[in-house]
Amino acid sequence: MSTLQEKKPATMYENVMQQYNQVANLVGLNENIKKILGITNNEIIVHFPVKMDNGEVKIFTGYRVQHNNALGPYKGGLRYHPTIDVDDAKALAMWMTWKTSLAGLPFGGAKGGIQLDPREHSLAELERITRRFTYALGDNIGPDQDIPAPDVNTNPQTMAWILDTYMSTKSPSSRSHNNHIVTGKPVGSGGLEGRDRATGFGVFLTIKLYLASQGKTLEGKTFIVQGFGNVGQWASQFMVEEGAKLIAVQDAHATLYKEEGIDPITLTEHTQPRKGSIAGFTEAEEIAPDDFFGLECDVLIPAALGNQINQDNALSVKANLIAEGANGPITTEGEEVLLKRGITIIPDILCNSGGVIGSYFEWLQNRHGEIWQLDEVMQKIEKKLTENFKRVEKAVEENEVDWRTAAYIIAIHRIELAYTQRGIFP
Ligand SMILES: NC(=O)C1=CN([C@@H]2O[C@H](COP(=O)(O)OP(=O)(O)OC[C@H]3O[C@@H](n4cnc5c(N)ncnc54)[C@H](O)[C@@H]3O)[C@@H](O)[C@H]2O)C=CC1
Ligand SMILES: O=C(O)CCC(=O)C(=O)O
Repeated sequence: MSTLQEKKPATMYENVMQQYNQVANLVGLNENIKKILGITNNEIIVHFPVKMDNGEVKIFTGYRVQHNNALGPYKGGLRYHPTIDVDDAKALAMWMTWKTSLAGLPFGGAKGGIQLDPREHSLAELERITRRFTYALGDNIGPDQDIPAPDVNTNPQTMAWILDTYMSTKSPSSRSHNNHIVTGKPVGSGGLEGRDRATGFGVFLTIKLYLASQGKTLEGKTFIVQGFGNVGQWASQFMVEEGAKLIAVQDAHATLYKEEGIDPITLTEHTQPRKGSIAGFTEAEEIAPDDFFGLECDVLIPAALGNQINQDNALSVKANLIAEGANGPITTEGEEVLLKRGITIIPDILCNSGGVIGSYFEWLQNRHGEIWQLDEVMQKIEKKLTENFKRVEKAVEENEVDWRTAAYIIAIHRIELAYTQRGIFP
């Protein structure tokens, strides 16, 4: 019998801590601040009962991890997935802190979710589960405390249920002022025109800006997308509108390939009656899932889950540019391989920050009792994201580092400044 232990792949939490510690050491971050940012402020775990359609009562486990709020209320999405646990929520909350800081928003970082497979539940069950979860979270969330938003397997409908449940616990006089308790709501319930496409737009825009910095355009470039939900669909649409060609798509159910290009709008329409699945799309060929990352293309957009590209499959990647639509799609070992091979990575905390920037505008719109138009919103997102992109680009050149390190330097510095200005940890 062998005594050798197989090396377990690093978790998302280990990855984010490694990224953080590396940059904290590089910039000589004040030791006290380093300790504070290295922990999560609150880890809320709730267990709650919900009656299923058949009368059976099931117990669910939900999480909300609040990493840091030095710059403002905690902010971040809610994920419904069978594998979400407190460690994943910690990692995702930490990424939110860096993302909101880098974006220059008055928010901290949080993330959460419920351990479940939404495909196993009816809409009515999902509604009851969401309402019970909101009730269990109580005043741990709030418009000036912690503001949830959509993430994997949650959507504007989920946010509307949270809004309604939260408001029903408040006195009638304060209800109308509380709809900024969540962002990513349906437009009819105070949601922002354009929040639906904000993340995908940001992914597309950062790719476009990066190529422009190299004297290139998207015209004729080929790209592949892993994950064809909110982020993958919108990013694909914007890319194709600008002249790029979508040659492969992978989701949790199938991997599709078409050399002549897949129309993202037709594929999106195909997914709608199929609970989001791309399976069964006859206008493209179905290929083996393991062949996906090695496909010949110019740009790779991972827009599904974390830890998808690792030291093994990183060797097969053909794209010169990876734009992280997902949070944490590349392990630290995978990244080392990719950087050594000269592949550029636009990091999640910059690449997918269009979503939280849109959420910030929704929160502002609600606070001010305003209603903004789509073109106005898209212009504001584009302006903010372009400024952020340029700051990271400058930090790459000045520090002679990769894009993730540059983004972390800016994000950590802004929080460090807030702590030192307050004089608590000089
Ligand atoms: N929705 C948003 O505004 C934002 C989302 N993100 C990140 O983007 C990623 C995608 O989020 P959404 O598009 O909102 O989720 P979604 O639930 O709308 O779509 C997720 C997609 O990933 C696919 N997927 C799941 N497991 C997979 C697997 N093992 N292999 C291949 N594909 C798989 C699903 O089939 C689906 O197509 C996540 O990492 C999320 O944290 C980041 C910033 C904002
Ligand atoms: O819009 C938000 O508040 C957060 C979206 C999110 O979860 C993310 O950026 O990862």
